[in-house]
Amino acid sequence: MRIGKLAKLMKERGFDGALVSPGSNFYYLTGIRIHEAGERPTILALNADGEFHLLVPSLYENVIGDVPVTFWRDGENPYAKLATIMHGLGISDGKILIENTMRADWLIEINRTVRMRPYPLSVVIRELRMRKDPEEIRLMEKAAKVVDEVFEEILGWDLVGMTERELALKIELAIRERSDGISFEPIVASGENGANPHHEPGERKLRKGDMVILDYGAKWKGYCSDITRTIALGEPDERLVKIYEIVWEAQERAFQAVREGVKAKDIDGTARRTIEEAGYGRYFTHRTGHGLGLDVHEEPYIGPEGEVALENGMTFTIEPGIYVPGLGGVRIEDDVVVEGRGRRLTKAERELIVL
Ligand SMILES: CSCC[C@H](N)C(=O)N1CCC[C@H]1C(=O)O
Repeated sequence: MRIGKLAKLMKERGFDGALVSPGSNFYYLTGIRIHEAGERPTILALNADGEFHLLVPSLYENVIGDVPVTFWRDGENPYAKLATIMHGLGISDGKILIENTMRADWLIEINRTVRMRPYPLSVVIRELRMRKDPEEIRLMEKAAKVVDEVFEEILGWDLVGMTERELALKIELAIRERSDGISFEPIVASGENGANPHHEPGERKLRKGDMVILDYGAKWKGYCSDITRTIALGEPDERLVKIYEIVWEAQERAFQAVREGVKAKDIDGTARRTIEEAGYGRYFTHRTGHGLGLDVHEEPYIGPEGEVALENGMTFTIEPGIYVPGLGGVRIEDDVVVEGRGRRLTKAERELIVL
């Protein structure tokens, strides 16, 4: 059980307890999916012996299975109930790991009720979450297959004349038809909009000669995929064709550099050097990749400061890009798992496709 694994690590590191609010860590530890807790405090409390207790709003009474739980009704004070739970677990005045994304209003109220010393949960749980087990990798393979299939489908659409927003919506629908949902809002960046790595799809119509960056992801049983392909609608500007070749080379070299024991920053360095040597260093404005799993951005981050040494089972993206203001951009992204060397989970065509 994952709660037991976290508790063991907590004990080794001198932490007394943890408070986890709904989100990817809550799901990782309990297998219970509570989508939107909203303003109603919902908390998993555990101690370093692996004993745990849930505090849950009564509207979830029929959803929670056979676990130690206290329900609270609208109008009751949930924080008084949490204090009782924490006393029972012996963690009301210790070093407590707190879910990084816990709402500030909950945290302030908890702090008023008990005398704990809070620390971010990520400092401990990252060590468990970073290495995926075979079942997690199987789910990620499925999420990756979905985005590959969607790419094939996109290539069959009549893209010229469609707005970025229309195309993003169609991509979202195609993902939802095949999976549990999107892992983030799809990015469609056409023409000069491609110079913004996080461009929000707008009313620009796709034209002949455009390079178009497509960046989207699917979720399968909570696990994310994330792919980027850049395609051309008719013959593009030759400067962008050259940029495509450089990005392709950077992505491939970074992928080839993946192996157990290599540091994340060295993978980033490989991609970055390739782009710098081609003279485009100042147009590569982000890290080379990020860990992928229950969250679309998680550890290990593949950036210039990535001190994590890669281990088997780690999963992350490799997504170098070049973004030239006024001209456009190119990004190529795959999801990769470390198995001695790297194995690509996303397999869609990486050569430049000119439609
Ligand atoms: C979660 S939205 C962005 C998804 C995208 N694939 C992505 O992670 N990036 C696009 C530019 C760089 C990279 C990032 O680190 O944000």
